[in-house]
Amino acid sequence: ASVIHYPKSRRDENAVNDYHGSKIHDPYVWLEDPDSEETKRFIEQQNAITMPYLSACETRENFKTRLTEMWDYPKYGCPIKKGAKYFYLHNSGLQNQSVLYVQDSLDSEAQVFLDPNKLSEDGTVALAKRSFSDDGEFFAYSLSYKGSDWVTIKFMKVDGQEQLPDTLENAKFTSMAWTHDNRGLFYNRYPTGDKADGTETDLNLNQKLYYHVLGTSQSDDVLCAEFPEHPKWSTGAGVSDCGRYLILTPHEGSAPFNRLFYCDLKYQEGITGLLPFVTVVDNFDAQYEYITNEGTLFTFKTNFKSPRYKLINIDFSKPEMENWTTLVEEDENDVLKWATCVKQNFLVLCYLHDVKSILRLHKITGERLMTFPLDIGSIVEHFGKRKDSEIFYKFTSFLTPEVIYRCDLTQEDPQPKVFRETNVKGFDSSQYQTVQVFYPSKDGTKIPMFIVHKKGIELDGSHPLYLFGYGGFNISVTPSFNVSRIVFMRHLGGVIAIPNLRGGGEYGETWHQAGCFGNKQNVFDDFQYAAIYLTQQKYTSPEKITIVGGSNGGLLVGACINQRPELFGCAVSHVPVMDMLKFHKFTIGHAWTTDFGSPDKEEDFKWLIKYSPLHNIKIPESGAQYPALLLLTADHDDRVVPLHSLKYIAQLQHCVGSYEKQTNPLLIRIDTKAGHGFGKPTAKIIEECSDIYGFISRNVNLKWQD
Ligand SMILES: O=C(NCC(=O)N1CCC[C@H]1C(=O)O)OCc1ccccc1
Repeated sequence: ASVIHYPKSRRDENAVNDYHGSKIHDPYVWLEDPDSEETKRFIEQQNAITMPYLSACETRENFKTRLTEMWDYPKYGCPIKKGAKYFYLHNSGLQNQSVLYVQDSLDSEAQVFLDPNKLSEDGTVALAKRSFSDDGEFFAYSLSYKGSDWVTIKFMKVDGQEQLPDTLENAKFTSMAWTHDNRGLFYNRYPTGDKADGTETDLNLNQKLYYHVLGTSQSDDVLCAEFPEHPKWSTGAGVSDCGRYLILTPHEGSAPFNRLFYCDLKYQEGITGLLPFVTVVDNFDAQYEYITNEGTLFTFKTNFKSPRYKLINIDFSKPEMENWTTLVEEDENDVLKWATCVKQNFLVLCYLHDVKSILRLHKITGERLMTFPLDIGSIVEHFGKRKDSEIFYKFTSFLTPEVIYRCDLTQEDPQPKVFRETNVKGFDSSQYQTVQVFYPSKDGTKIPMFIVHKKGIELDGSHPLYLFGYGGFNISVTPSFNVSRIVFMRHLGGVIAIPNLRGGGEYGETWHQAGCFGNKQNVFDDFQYAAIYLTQQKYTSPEKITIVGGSNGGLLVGACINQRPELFGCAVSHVPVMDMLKFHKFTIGHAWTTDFGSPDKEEDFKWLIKYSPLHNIKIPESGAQYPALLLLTADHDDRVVPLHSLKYIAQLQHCVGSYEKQTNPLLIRIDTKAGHGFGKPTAKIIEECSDIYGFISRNVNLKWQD
């Protein structure tokens, strides 16, 4: 491979921080300023070597052509019923953003209701959240620009599709909850500095709950809740199905734990100031998620003394814990993922059983009525409310694009029916197979893993393998259809492997905690032992393995190539967290201490410094080298700010770039008008995928197979 001359960048040898007595150098601290000329020049120099390298990858154009063809299939969201109309998202195939359609009935002509593609030339304005007033008369929606977490909230009158002048700025991680009198909507806002466009790194603290009265200006919005003594708390709120109660559920971080307060809006003559809240739960010991209520009898999904979750009833007229009752017990194996009340007296519950979805129908009084027939795969979307008599849900899997089912609950014995099924032209799923294995990690824990590949391959260690992991934040990595991985299997002879690492939510809160704080190394071990297992089972061999992860999964990739570079041939790390001593100083990073711990605490610092990717870069032993690395970030990523990637690649190129055995490239791709991933336009996704798989092909020596 051609040796790359990496740009030389200034190292500030005086930048040293003291952590509980340890002096830690931070030579690229100047890269933490996104607006400095020096940082801008660094980014230009890096892109100047990366982009030509990526364009020179010979399979890139083949991949892009085929990916574009295969991507061009219609995608649909579940219909949602609002008032007397149905709404659904649809993408004809290659549109940059999905379009919101409206129709009077499920089989009548649909019209465009809101087309985000009209809001920008390059598709970088995305529709984030949607919230209809309870009777469907009004519609509120939030827009995200260039991939930032900041959103602007806009309003429409549904009849006549009339844009209203109301515009709410500086909203982020926001609820959008209408009062049932259609007077206005609750939402969340942060105080901001002089720049809040997603390129700033300022901390997001002191989120407040406001009420916007339709027809007024944002400056008149009413401050309804704030916690000045708890700047890290988020102040999300919802309005009960009956419209009478405001449920406030503050979180202090990203863990499934929240406090529970409510306000009885009936006794509020209008909303004119801070609301009086009744405290139901005043600790972060568990999660309480509103499901529905009948008068003062409220149903919540909780992990209170139930790490795989259960449904409980709390009567707000006597909210003390001793009066709580269990409506649906915790299952001894399966994790309750969501629940919804439909047609007044049914509950639909969705479980995860060994990483596969199970859907059940219960009476509102708790007893189970039936289990819906379902293939092996995931329920990824659903819609059905207390006032509706039907539920829609979307199924997907590694080899099934998407099937939307409708179940009419007015029937005697309700049977779900296929409402919409999508096929991908040129893809014959019968040529492929999915297996689930349980492999031993370093400590012997059995880890589930999905392996997808063409039928009939020989296990001779020859296959290029794409190993994807996340491992944190209670996120479950469930089967999903991914066109770029299909192209990798079909035209590059690839095998896809998806281990369900500890730290995820696959087996509930115990599985999550097993990958948190001082247990974080379990996640890296699980991932490394997946590679060892796949090599031992002769699916592949180390130089043919590409490890891939994003964000917390990007941290996983960074830590694993530092710890065991000899296990992999290639690594792709998307928008990674790499500086574990400073992650909590930027934007919403403070919310991640619930998984990572805090560098400000001595005990936490001790484990963070041991795996922090930025702080554990070294020349590999015994003649090994780092895998070929492609880091990806973007200028409007305000979830995981780009400085993590910039500092890591600078340090890696400095420490290893001129090591004579390091012939694999160590590159970073910094995109513009893009962010953490949400809302990325199709055109950008296809460009990025083509770059990535071109990079993989070049570094794992793959040839395009027509
Ligand atoms: O940060 C996250 N979620 C976690 C997240 O996005 N993480 C966690 C680590 C890096 C990055 C990722 O993996 O995508 O969501 C925002 C938020 C707002 C208010 C309260 C809590 C959380």
